[in-house]
Amino acid sequence: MTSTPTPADRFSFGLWTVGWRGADPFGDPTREALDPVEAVQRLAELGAYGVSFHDDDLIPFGADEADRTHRIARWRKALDAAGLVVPMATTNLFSHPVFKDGGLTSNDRSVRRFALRKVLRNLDLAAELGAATYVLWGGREGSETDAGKDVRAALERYREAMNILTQYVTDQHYPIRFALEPKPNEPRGDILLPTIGHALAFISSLDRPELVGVNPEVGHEQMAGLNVVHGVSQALWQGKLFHIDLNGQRGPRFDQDLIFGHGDLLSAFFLVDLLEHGGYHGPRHFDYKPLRTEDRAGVWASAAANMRTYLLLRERAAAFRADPEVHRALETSKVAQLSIPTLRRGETYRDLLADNEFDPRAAGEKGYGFVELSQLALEHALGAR
Ligand SMILES: C[C@H](O)C[C@](C)(O)CO
Ligand SMILES: [Mg+2]
Ligand SMILES: [Mn+2]
Repeated sequence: MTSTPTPADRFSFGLWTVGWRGADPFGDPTREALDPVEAVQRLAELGAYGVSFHDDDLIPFGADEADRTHRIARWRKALDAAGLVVPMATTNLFSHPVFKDGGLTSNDRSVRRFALRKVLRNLDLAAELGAATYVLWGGREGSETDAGKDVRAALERYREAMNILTQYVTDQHYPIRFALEPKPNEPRGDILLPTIGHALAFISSLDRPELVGVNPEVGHEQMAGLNVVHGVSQALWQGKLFHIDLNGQRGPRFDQDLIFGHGDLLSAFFLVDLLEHGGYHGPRHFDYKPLRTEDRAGVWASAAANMRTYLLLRERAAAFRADPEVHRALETSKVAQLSIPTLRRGETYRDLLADNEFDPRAAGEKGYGFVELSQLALEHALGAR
């Protein structure tokens, strides 16, 4: 019987997920606005452990100081009463028209300065609420025509911004690290830092790269036609998986932000297996949209579905790892052998060059048994074993 979610599972949700009103490019909202206090109460009841937010999810853009203070105090009270934490915060640099050519990489310098001020301001609130991770999703950082954006200059401005932000948290002694969230396109025709690989390369150019990692989103890598398990594996291998956005996507198309597992289920199974055994100890954060077709009851059902699917897959991945038949199939496929260095202890490339034992024809005839291993994984994912 699948356990119900508890705070120990570290499930967290963006306020903007359960709060999504259902407006899309072709239709009006189908739901009323959700009070951030109600979101906290309901998510806690469902077993979540945390909530993340954009500044504008909590404080309407342009709100005066008194209103801002009131809304923050009210939300903090609800968080404390519900026992929820705030593991992550971020900035909305994409909704207001001022950001229509981006925030940190807008061609307009005054917009870039405004965007940086907006991030710096919300970093103070993030620190006040105890967020350990600050995400930057550059949804508007990009272009629709190559004529209008000097990408080298844009990356230099992005770099300048990240260096200012990491300088700020260092000077303020905030225990905050940054996580860049890649996405290939939408809303911009092409978004800068479109995949995990681009983001990892960019991070290496920064003054304080140790303070910057990635926040991969399942569907964003899949929109680029990439294997999200491979991307998250590289982020882990480079010590840069600071946070993760879990959701579903059905191949390269608009960003569906489906419930986790409701897109490529087999990929979700292997991703849970990786997260549970690959050394990631951060929040299991859902960044998804409750289908526009749903009413408020459907919204809460969707939040519960994310967590239940994760728990089901976690159980099935554990069963896969415990299955003696899987152990044999992994042995046949030499999966563990990949973790053995190619050179033997004490060898150098000279020994390698002197080694003429290898028979490529015989080696070429051997099968790896991946079919049987993959079928075992599928049967565990289906709960058929
Ligand atoms: C953190 C980020 O801004 C969240 C979005 C908007 O859903 C993009 O995935
Ligand atoms: Mg996201
Ligand atoms: Mn998304």
